[in-house]
Amino acid sequence: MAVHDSEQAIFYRHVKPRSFTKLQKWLNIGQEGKYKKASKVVDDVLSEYICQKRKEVNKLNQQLVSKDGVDILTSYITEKESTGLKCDDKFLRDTALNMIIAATDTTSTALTWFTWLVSKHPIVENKIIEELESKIPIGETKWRRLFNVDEVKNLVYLHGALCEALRLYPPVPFNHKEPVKPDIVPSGHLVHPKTKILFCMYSMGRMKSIWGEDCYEFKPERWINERGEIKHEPSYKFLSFGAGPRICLGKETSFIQMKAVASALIYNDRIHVMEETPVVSAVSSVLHTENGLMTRISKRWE
Ligand code: HEM
Repeated sequence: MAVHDSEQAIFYRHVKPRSFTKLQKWLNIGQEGKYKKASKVVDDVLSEYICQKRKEVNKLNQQLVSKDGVDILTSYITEKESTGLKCDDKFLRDTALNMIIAATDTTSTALTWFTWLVSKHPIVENKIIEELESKIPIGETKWRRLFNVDEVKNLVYLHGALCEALRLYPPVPFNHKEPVKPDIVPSGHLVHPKTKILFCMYSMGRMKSIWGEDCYEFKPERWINERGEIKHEPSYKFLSFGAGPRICLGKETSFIQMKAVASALIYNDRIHVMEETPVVSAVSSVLHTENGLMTRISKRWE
């Protein structure tokens, strides 16, 4: 909740004049007041967690390294000599928060919209199940199971369905950049350093000039070429992960994670979205659903 509150306040920083947010901050009111309170909650929770982690590392020392590796916080604490980083509590707290927002929140948001879209498109749901069944031995079909990295990494149709969800509902709905020196953007506008250029991935994903007349439709086929392979779109067109030198570092990782979760969910269970709770996007710098996603889940096979 506190993370969501701060993400909402960050949204308003992009649309309100800087003098307005500065005044709110000074008076500790409105969105900036909410942000301060939320940041304190997040900092306190993470500080407590880091303190416990340090104790755990000191106690267990080398035994922490299991065959599956270690979590990122443990590796920063134990590898500080080799990385040369000053891994003090503030660094660890900021790194953990970065991971929560950049990795966890974005991936879970993408999966929420994906689940909702698939539940509204039973034909897509069936095609995903067909693709999954084609990848597993006959004797293993029609039973509950999980899918490993090797099984999910080459799923073309599921990849297309996830890309469609990310195009229509990009978890980071807008971004901004500033030129380091005067430049002319493709529209012909001259931009100076400190000019904030806002661009909206949410709108770009719904522009006919970019995606064609059917841009509002959820069509995984859009991402599959004539040879039945994944059709790669330039990252400046499909901007959901950003583009250029600061492109998302976790793009490939997130696809593997989303495919593993989506395969398990869709293959094993039937998801029925409860119509009573409207599915609408939150006003926030991360495109959450305002009311979560209320579903009824039943087993597909025993
Ligand atoms: C569906 C999931 C994800 C989406 C939609 C997403 C989207 C983005 C976007 C839009 C940016 C900003 C790029 C820019 O400013 O041009 C970004 C940056 C970043 N992402 Fe992701 N991300 C996702 C998952 C992940 C995961 C799983 C990780 C880590 C394992 C991650 C780590 C990062 C990092 C470290 C940056 C900062 C890169 C930099 O500034 O150099 N992201 N991501």
